[in-house]
Amino acid sequence: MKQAMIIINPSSGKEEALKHVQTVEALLLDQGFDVIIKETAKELDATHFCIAACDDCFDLVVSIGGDGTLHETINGIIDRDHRPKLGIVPLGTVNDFARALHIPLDPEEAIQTLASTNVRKVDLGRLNDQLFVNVVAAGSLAESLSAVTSEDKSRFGSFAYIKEGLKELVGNHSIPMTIAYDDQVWEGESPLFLAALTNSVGGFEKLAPEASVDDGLLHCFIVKDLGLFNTVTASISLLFGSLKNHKDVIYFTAKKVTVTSPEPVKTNVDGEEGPPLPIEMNIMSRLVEVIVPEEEISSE
Ligand SMILES: Nc1ncnc2c1ncn2[C@@H]1O[C@H](COP(=O)(O)OP(=O)(O)OP(=O)(O)O)[C@@H](O)[C@H]1O
Repeated sequence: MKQAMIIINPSSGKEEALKHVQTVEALLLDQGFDVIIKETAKELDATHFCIAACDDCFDLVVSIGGDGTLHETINGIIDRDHRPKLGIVPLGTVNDFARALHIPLDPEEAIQTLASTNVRKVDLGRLNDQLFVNVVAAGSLAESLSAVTSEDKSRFGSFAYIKEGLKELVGNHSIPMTIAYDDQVWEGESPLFLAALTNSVGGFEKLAPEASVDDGLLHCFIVKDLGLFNTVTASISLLFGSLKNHKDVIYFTAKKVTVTSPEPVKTNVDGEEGPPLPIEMNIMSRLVEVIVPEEEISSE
């Protein structure tokens, strides 16, 4: 019999996650799966549950929660020979990975998507010894993004990041960084380096419009030292999707990127605080199969 594991974070999505679990279970039973439900109680539980699902050769893992739960779930497949297919029911405030895959942001609609026969092989990123699904940020701005509170995310959605980001950019705390990618090196001062896997970053779906989930590339942005005026124009670029064309932004794509700094610099990985620099990132091309809506593949 086909085996499915539902990993659910009861604290995500304004604590409404549990009310969806029975609908998901019923749908999977209908699809002929044997289903087990695993509730997370703390950080990294989702990773440990997913490791067990890999080791026991499960066919499907469904993550019910926000981007944090998805990130932790995905990290269970690292270095595993058997990788279950992934289903996503997005319950967070941002849900970048779901946006990029056109998975409905309405949980009930997303649940119906789990019956879809379409599966897409999707790139993941590797950062040092962990995987990421969406974005890595480094620099003072990345540190301020990690400080965005759950209350602000609930109240302002994606704009909570802009609010914190603007505060930091106005302070203009650039940090010396060396960024080596493929066969090139950039050295300079920057408040923000971003490496994105998908077109949606912090809920802004136009930030990296050319990024697709399976193009085998890290889409990278280096924001150069900004004054106040340029801070405002760069923010407008972010909102309207032309960040890479801004004169103070360097854009490149790469398969491998390393970022170092003589200063202690923290990173932000998929919206949560990540390891300090130095970091090394690689693209893991088409590493995981994700269930996507029927129309997602036919529209390509
Ligand atoms: N039972 C739990 N209670 C509190 N925190 C938990 C529990 N289970 C897991 N967590 C932690 O909650 C973190 C945040 O979860 P997640 O991002 O899925 O939800 P969210 O905060 O609603 O989403 P978003 O950040 O998009 O608003 C996870 O990274 C995980 O470590």
